Amino acid sequence: MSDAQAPARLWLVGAGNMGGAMLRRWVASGIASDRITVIDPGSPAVPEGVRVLAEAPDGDAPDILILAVKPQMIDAVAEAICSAEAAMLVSILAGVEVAALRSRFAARAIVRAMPNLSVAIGKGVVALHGDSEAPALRAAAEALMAPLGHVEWVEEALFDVVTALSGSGPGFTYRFIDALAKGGEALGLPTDQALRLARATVEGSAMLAAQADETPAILADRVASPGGSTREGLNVLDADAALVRLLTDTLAAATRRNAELAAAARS
Ligand SMILES: NC(=O)c1ccc[n+]([C@@H]2O[C@H](COP(=O)([O-])OP(=O)(O)OC[C@H]3O[C@@H](n4cnc5c(N)ncnc54)[C@H](O)[C@@H]3O)[C@@H](O)[C@H]2O)c1
Ligand code: PRO
Repeated sequence: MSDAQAPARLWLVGAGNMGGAMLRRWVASGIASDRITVIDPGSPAVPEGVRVLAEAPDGDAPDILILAVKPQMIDAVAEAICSAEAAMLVSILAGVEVAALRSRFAARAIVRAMPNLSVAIGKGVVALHGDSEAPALRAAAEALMAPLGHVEWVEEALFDVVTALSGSGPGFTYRFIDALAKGGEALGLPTDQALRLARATVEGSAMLAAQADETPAILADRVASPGGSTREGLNVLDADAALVRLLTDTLAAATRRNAELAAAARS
């Protein structure tokens, strides 16, 4: 985002793992750090020039208010922050629905966003859902998220599963990289070499999958030379749809937890 398009004043409430990753990317992409205030009692490390406060200043409100605390903190934050004048509130709280935010915050528009950790390098995914169809507000939300990576609007009924797939997805992908390395190690590779090869293999495979016209299923077949060794390995992953079932169960467990967080925030 060019500095001219940037919001006049942006408050980030919570700059932990995800809020901090978004913050660093925003500053790296050109938002002037002196427009950003972080409100976080944990004294997080922030880019130079970003103001950090332990509490929101009394009677003040920003143009864009971003909530990046744990979902369980929503009531404490709602009590502490005056959102009445904010043009837009953006919440990244897993599970917490727009209606639950609307019942606690008075910002003019509310947008739910689900980023993932790859926003740190501008290669994240950000799902959005808002309570306003106003083109200017939607454009402002998209412009804010664009430096973070791929942005898509999603209907709210699908937000919990999107959170499981793309929000938690980096966690599942890191487990896969780790498991690939551990498999190589179990079969005799030195630990550091196995990890190095697994990381580089997943990096190249992901980049090719992102650029290719073919689906990942076709690309997998391209790796499997007829009568060769990859097919033997794929047969293990494909037997009784083992990998698909494992990942469906994985996403279902995460989706259920998001639904529990949603229910807790409704009450
Ligand atoms: N970590 C991820 O990959 C990820 C991805 C998408 C969405 N999220 C969402 O982001 C939110 C934060 O997750 P996280 O992993 O960054 O957690 P985290 O624990 O790393 O960060 C939370 C931050 O909130 C601060 N905080 C605590 N109480 C506060 C208060 N009253 N006011 C202001 N700040 C306060 C903490 O000091 C900490 O820096 C969650 O709602 C989560 O669902 C996380
Ligand atoms: N991290 C958050 C959690 O684990 C939401 C998606 C990624 O709850």
